[in-house]
Amino acid sequence: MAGNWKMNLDHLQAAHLVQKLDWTLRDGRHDFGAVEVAVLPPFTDLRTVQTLIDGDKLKIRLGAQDLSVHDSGAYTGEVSGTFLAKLGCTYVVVGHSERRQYHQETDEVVRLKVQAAYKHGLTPILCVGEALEVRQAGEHVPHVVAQLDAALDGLAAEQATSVVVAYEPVWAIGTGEVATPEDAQEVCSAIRARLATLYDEELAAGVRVLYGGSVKAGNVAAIMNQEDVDGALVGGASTDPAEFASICRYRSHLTA
Ligand SMILES: O=C(CO)COP(=O)(O)O
Repeated sequence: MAGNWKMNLDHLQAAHLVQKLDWTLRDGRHDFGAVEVAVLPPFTDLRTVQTLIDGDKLKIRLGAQDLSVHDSGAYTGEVSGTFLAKLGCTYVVVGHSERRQYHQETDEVVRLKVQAAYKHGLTPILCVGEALEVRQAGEHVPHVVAQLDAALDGLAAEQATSVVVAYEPVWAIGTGEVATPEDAQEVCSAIRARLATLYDEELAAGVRVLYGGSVKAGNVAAIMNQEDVDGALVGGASTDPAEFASICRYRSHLTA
């Protein structure tokens, strides 16, 4: 269960949220042994959140929302995967539709970012998903599969085995328009099938496939009940610690 804060919460608000989230998760009534919780704050919050996670031994993992394709050098405004790894990041989001849309990130840039993530020991959370027109044209599955193929092109199985793929239909992001559980299952199962073709069945079965797009405590159960949905990439609702804890808690019920 990963919370993508997007461009919300400064480092002081981040400290507050993470402490409250940890406190809410450790209510003593739920077993979180089988659920991994990650937060993906803005770059400027990473150090603060890392300090809290390390200092207070929080069970929350840390990730960033983007990284540079370059290692270092004259790239003003860019952030290297080396720096993120040093800050204790486990994950980095790659190819979010907001980066593709507002920063003209092409499939090739996304591929290079996946490579850069692995180079620096980070696990990419690779986002794929179709715009509304593509879905209306019935082309969503081939569109997502093509994004997956492009992003993983040339990636060895040893690396692909740990990739996290997040299916986020663009029309469901921040709109309140959540995909139906069947919509999510259709595309998440197509992602897994494609991974089996690109690599093998065992690798595909082990890859974590997330759904993202207007996930809330009230709709997470129906989505998570789908066979090929392993978790959620949560935007807006992850900036509310009680709501995000409820979303994470859903998974804990399954194992309790
Ligand atoms: O883009 C998302 C997560 O990366 C989803 O955002 P919302 O949950 O706000 O729709």
